[in-house]
Amino acid sequence: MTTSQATAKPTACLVLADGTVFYGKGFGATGTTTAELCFNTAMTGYQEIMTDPSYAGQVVTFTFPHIGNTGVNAEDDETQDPVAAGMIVKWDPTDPSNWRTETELGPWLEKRGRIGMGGVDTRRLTRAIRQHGAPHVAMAHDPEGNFDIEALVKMARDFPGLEGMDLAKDVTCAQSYVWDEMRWAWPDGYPKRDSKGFKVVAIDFGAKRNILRCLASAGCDVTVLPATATAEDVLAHNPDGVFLSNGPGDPAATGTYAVPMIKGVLAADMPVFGICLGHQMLALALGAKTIKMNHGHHGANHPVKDNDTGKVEITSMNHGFAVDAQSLPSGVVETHVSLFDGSNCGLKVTGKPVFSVQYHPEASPGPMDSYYLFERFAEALKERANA
Ligand SMILES: NC(=O)CC[C@H](N)C(=O)O
Repeated sequence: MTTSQATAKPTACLVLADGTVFYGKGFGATGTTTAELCFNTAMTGYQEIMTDPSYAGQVVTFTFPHIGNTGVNAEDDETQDPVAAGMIVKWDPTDPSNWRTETELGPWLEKRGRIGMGGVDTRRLTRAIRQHGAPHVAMAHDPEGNFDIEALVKMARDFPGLEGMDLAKDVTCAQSYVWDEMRWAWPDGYPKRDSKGFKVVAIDFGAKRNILRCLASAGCDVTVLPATATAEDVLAHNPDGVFLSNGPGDPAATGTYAVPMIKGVLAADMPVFGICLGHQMLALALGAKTIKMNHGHHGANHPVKDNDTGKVEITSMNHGFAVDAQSLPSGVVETHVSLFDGSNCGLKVTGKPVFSVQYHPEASPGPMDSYYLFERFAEALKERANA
């Protein structure tokens, strides 16, 4: 940041519901927004984070200071539009320098109607989030620097919070569609697709594209259905298995319509695989409970232990709710735990090909540590098809 920027009149501000105000330099769209505030510790992937539908209703503070340095391109969006409500970074986004760059972060964000704010002491902000829990906030960007702080405090206090909020219905697809694009392969061609395709219905609660690519690469012929699909809708496709996607908001709220659907699918006895919100809702359908976490897990270096093998995977995470492991009923086993705080990161139904994880195996920080989960699902589909 240059001295002139440091002394210039602030053009953006962030107001926490407790009245704390942070000033900075606005970029992206102008206007105001309200949300829950979280922090993400990933060093890369800001474009994927901003376009991950699971971030609906949240402003993201990036703890890594060099955000914007690889620009933005047309291939890395996890969905069509940015879904996170806004972003906060330490400095102004730096000039991009990467062979894949097509656009700079600021103009990209502006075009998509999302507010950014730079020049913020993100360490102080992150400490506040850790200490007091994810706050409700209002954020404003005005090139003239005129802010009505009292009104913004009121907006932050009026934000109802993510607890009880069903946001999946806002970000899901309007209509069903077929997905056949595969994930980017390593130079040796891995992962390889088995030539036989298995019919998988993927429920889109806010699905990231790379999850669908991983399913396709693992051998699934994927049909995506909207979040509100019923068990009858799903079974009408005569699938070999069902995938439950990630997504935003409170699993208990989305569960009001998704849980009956999942129960119907479980009754039909077929492989089921869930990721993140899909994991949480599978847990609810099996009779477990979910809880709101203090500040959640958002980052790309979260160690997770596989209880079966003792192996540790480096995972990508983005969740503010968690499955309460104590509430898992008999016949449902905790398969993975977070080595940061011991929270639940996976489950399986004993004796059935029904399993799920809280983290994001498609995001590949390991980089392929967790890809076996897609292969495990494909293997279960194969076994069922050959039975
Ligand atoms: N990435 C996700 O699917 C997030 C799930 C849920 N909305 C949570 O915050 O816990």
